[in-house]
Amino acid sequence: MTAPRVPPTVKEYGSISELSAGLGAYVAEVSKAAIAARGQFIVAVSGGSLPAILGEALVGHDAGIEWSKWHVFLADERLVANTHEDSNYKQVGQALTWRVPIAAAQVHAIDDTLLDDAAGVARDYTAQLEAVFGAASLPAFDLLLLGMGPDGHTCSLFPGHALVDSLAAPVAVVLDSPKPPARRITLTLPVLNAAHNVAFVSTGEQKAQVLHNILQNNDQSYPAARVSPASSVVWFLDVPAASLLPILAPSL
Ligand SMILES: O=C(O)[C@H](O)[C@@H](O)[C@H](O)[C@H](O)COP(=O)(O)O
Repeated sequence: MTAPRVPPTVKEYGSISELSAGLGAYVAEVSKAAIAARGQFIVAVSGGSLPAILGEALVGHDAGIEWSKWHVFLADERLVANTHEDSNYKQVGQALTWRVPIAAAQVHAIDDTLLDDAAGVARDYTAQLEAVFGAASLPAFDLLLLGMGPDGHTCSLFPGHALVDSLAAPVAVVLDSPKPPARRITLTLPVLNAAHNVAFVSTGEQKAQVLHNILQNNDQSYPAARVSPASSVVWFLDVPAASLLPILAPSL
């Protein structure tokens, strides 16, 4: 059992639009610092409700963001065509990347000509990571923007699944996701824990109990609780999601 190295920071907002504003300011600051330090900003984004919140956070409120220096990966992806409604690439595209001036080549989709070969998709995605990060060590993302399911899963790492403890590769195949669609690829825990910054965005009452178990009790049976990089993890919550946590000062 590994305890988080730095206690998480929890930010609670009175509405989704206030949360979006707070998230937008955070992403702008982290991207600026990464570009100043390393010349580019490499971010991975989950699916679910996050892309829409991120789009609200950044589209039209992006003064000063150097989009040309961004690389966007998917933290996990469903094995469907990139034009399919279930595709995280499409959801992130519709909400954000097709609406801001990021070069298409810097938004990293899966190779959807390989959908029958899940291992091939994972190999190709690993090669795309290596092309940006280099092959020598584990990818260290400047920022991971992650969601969390009501069962405590994050990316496509589900509670009780053997993959959560897999140390083998940066990208893994999931063929039995309990959340449909069943076939996916996902970044693995070693990559999540190598990131410079991690932010979770979690909203709605159905997340309240698991957030209590993770943030109050540090219950490591939830994959989201196992994300404990050297830097602090920041949780962006709305009031219903935070309803079982001690009362916090409202965030700006
Ligand atoms: O592709 C996916 O299914 C996701 O990446 C998944 O891990 C998601 O982030 C969580 O299930 C939270 O989703 P919600 O924010 O919609 O609850």
